[in-house]
Amino acid sequence: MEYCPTWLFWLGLLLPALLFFLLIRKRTKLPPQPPAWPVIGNILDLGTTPHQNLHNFRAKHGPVTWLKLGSVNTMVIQSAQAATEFFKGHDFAFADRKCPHALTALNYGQGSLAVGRYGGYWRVLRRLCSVEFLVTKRVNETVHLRQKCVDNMIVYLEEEMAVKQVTTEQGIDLSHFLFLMAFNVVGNLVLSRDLLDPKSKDGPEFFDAMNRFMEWAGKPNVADFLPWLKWLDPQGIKASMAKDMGRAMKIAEGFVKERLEERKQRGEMRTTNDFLDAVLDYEGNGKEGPRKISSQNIIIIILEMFFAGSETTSSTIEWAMAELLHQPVSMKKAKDEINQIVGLNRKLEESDTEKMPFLQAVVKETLRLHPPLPLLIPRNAIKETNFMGFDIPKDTQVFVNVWGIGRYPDAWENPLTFKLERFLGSKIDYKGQNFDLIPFGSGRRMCVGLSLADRVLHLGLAKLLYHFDWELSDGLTPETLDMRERAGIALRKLHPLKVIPKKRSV
Ligand code: HEM
Repeated sequence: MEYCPTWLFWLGLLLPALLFFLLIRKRTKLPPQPPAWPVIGNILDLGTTPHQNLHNFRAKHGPVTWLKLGSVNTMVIQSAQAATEFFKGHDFAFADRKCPHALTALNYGQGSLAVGRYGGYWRVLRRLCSVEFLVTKRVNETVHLRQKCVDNMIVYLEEEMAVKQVTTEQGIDLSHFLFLMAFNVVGNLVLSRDLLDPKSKDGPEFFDAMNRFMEWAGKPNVADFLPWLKWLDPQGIKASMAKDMGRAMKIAEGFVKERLEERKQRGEMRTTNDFLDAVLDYEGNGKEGPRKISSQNIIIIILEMFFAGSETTSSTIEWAMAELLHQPVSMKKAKDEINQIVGLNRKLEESDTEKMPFLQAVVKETLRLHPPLPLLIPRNAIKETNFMGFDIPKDTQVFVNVWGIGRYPDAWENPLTFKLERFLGSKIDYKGQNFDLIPFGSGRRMCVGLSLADRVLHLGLAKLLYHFDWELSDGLTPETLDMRERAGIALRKLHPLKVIPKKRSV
């Protein structure tokens, strides 16, 4: 018998196996991808304003782009047509979220609605929040609370002008007052508390802790791209988050305990009609989700309402004011409309804003150009899915670039111009069905606070325009006003808007 070398024996055995494997292997077709570096992949392509850089890829790579962010598979949806396909045809397949590493601190992600996994617990929370924040009857019942918080903002602005004798050079930082108002709206709806009332004991401490919590949540974290670095927490973001989130949780725990005590004294009766009472009252049927929501998760969902509802709303009004100051003709049209509807001798009510098409157009045009969450909250693929002819693996994260979609010239004439007329007499809105304008997302995981945000945006803006005439400070003119952006937890102006509110001339 002839001698057969060992390597030849193994080759003879492995070659057919390799050929068989190659034959049966399904060819995966991924969307077009820009060139990527080893290990870090396309991370550098994101830059400091990822939505802008990704938008620039569209011309070269088409409406669906593939990125490797470190080791994380990422698909970017960049057109209204692809978004329609995504939300109408594949909403369930992409209904999951990937929890950012910072938000895994103190198990936040497990109790969260916004970054929590899709499933029974999420459905329970979603139903609870929808009843509180989306159902029109409930939103109507809380109109007096929104009016109170917005009226307070007007008073704080007047006081600031009077006390500090604000000069033309200084101006005041409008975003600060808007944030206080939005924070207070959530405080009143969720906890029946005016956290900003000077008499509030825990208010300032809670406000500070939540502010820091949001700052950490908005920081880019290398551990989100290279998950094998999570244990190291290389930038210390999770540790810092745990510290500030822990402070906020402790205070929120005190609010919950206080409420439980009140309920006990009154024989377990509901003491208010707010979100906290609704969550405490919840009893599941045992078929889906928990029978009761745990105390830890009650605290997390309370924090989440502040987290999700404050900066989004306040940054939108700040952008609206910046656009109107940038374009005095639109400012005049919006003010004239308000004066005509309200007149000079009565209070502006929330319901007045329903009769103000110009004001409504300001809100829509602002959300088109400056959606606070320009890539939405990333979705995650529950299972392997064929999407528009591409084979998208399970666990792929998805960005929907609503900022880019809102600026696409095929859908929007002169897309970079702030033009109210484009919405006058048009039925297009942001409720999740017109895929050229989806700042609140769409489908199962669409913003649960949309109705609330819608009311606060219109009322807040209308009152600012009704009560004051506005000027820019620091020698700025409409032409020189800087409209550049800064990414964070929400998309903000790079330089906060500094303004001088003057009690309006009658
Ligand atoms: C201008 C204001 C706001 C904007 C533009 C906005 C936008 C968004 C977006 C884009 C999403 C993700 C949607 C998706 O994945 O399809 C979202 C989710 C969410 N929003 Fe808002 N939001 C705003 C205000 C609010 C307010 C006032 C609240 C509540 C107080 C809120 C609570 C939430 C929650 C809890 C989620 C997570 C929903 C889920 O994952 O099921 N938002 N929001």
